[in-house]
Amino acid sequence: MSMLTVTKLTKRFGGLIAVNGVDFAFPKGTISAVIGPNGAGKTTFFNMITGIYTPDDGQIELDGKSIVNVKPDRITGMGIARTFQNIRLFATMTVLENVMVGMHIHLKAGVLGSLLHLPRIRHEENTAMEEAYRLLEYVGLEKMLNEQAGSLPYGAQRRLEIARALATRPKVLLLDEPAAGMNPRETVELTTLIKRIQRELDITVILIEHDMKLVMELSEHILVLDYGTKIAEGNPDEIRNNPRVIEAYLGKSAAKEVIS
Ligand SMILES: Nc1ncnc2c1ncn2[C@@H]1O[C@H](COP(=O)(O)OP(=O)(O)OP(=O)(O)O)[C@@H](O)[C@H]1O
Repeated sequence: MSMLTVTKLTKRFGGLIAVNGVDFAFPKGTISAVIGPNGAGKTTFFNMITGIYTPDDGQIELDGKSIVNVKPDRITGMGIARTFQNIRLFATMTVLENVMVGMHIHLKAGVLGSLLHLPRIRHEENTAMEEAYRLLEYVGLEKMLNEQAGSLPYGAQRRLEIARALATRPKVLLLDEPAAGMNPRETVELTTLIKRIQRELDITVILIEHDMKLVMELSEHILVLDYGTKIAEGNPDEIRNNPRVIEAYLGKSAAKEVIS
């Protein structure tokens, strides 16, 4: 069963076709990767799924419902969360506050209710704080809950971004280059965390990643883009040995050497 399906998905910027008629189904409860050389259209693909860009053509369905022309915050509410290539935390807020921000989408209390300190709202805030704490424990940051987000080591900031995304209670988690800038130890910890999120929380994970070792270790399904077009799809073994993929990454002459 597919959790997220794109059909003939297309995005143009002037004369440039950044994503060109891409079809793909991301199966429920699995980890998939979207890979391809720089400028292949991966981030544009994520930006259409999260409603930041409206597709020029094609369809996107979350669990059978179209999400084209739906606003980004509504898409978050429907169950798609993401992290960004360049970490986007509230650097001067605490670790706990950053996760609470992710949670607000499910809170009923508006700003006025919070200011008036109504008992029902205080109860809701306490529950949210407990849930935020549990999420921080889940990603291993509970000891840092009162630190400023911007002061955390890089790997911890990435995990905090994941905790904030999980706070929106997603069905689908999109991770844009989660291992970028991480040292080998942090990458191993990240790999374990992503596997746990898929298995224990039953979340469909889709990642964009340049670290091929990580992609091959984590992903069951891989979509390969080149100049906006799908050039291959399959499991890690199929992708690793696919001549078009090798050529896209290494160029024609190098690909011939690798294959022969
Ligand atoms: N807002 C925009 N306006 C114009 N062109 C854009 C815009 N966003 C992306 N592009 C272009 O679309 C193409 C695909 O870009 P995109 O960022 O989606 O690629 P990518 O695969 O994510 O690349 P990278 O791996 O380097 O992050 C590129 O040629 C890029 O310059």
